[in-house]
Amino acid sequence: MKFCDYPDRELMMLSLADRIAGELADFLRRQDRATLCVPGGSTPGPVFDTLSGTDIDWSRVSVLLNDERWVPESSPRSNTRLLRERLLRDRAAAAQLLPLHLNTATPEEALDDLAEEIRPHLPISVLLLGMGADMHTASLFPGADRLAEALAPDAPPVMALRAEAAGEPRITLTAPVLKEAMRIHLLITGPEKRAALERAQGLDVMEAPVRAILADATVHWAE
Ligand SMILES: O=C(O)[C@H](O)[C@@H](O)[C@H](O)[C@H](O)COP(=O)(O)O
Repeated sequence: MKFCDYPDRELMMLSLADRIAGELADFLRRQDRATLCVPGGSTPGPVFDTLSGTDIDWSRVSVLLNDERWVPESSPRSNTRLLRERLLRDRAAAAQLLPLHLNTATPEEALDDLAEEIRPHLPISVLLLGMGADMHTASLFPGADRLAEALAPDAPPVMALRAEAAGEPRITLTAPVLKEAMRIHLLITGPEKRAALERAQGLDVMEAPVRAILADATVHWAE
């Protein structure tokens, strides 16, 4: 794990957007397409705002979410909605969105179709993750009903998980897909999450699922 401590959030969001754009540009110099995978939630919006205006060949970038809450896109809880509003605009409007949601009653009904669309875009080139104070990342929540399966090396690329802390049912990329990403960034803010990250390092991955990606991640933190 590499830890980057920034003097303030604004500087962190700008530097991180710049770094992600640089990494994507590097991949695009060496290969036809690149895959960028990002979290929803309340933290990454400012990174998206900057990233969406960066001058890279977005038409060769596939964008997908780490996880999605099983709500319609009209819901303020929809991560897809956040992506459309904050990332897939300006220059980044040319990127291809790989959906992580379909209009089915349950995520289970959509898994096969979504996995089929995602598979050709793996491995992820640049992965940005968030973390909850309970040490979940993506929708790998401690105590989730199928957490052990989602952490297993032979897990399918996407799974449906349910956890009390998650609210709605979730669909999430699983640990092997996250771990095989070529670049991994974890974005966290505030003292509570910093303490959680420190705690996570002494815990089992079932108690602290963020550990699944921690060894290979660069952590970006600001107060
Ligand atoms: O849909 C989600 O909830 C996310 O993808 C999730 O994994 C998120 O990154 C963390 O929960 C942190 O969320 P905050 O940034 O809102 O604290």
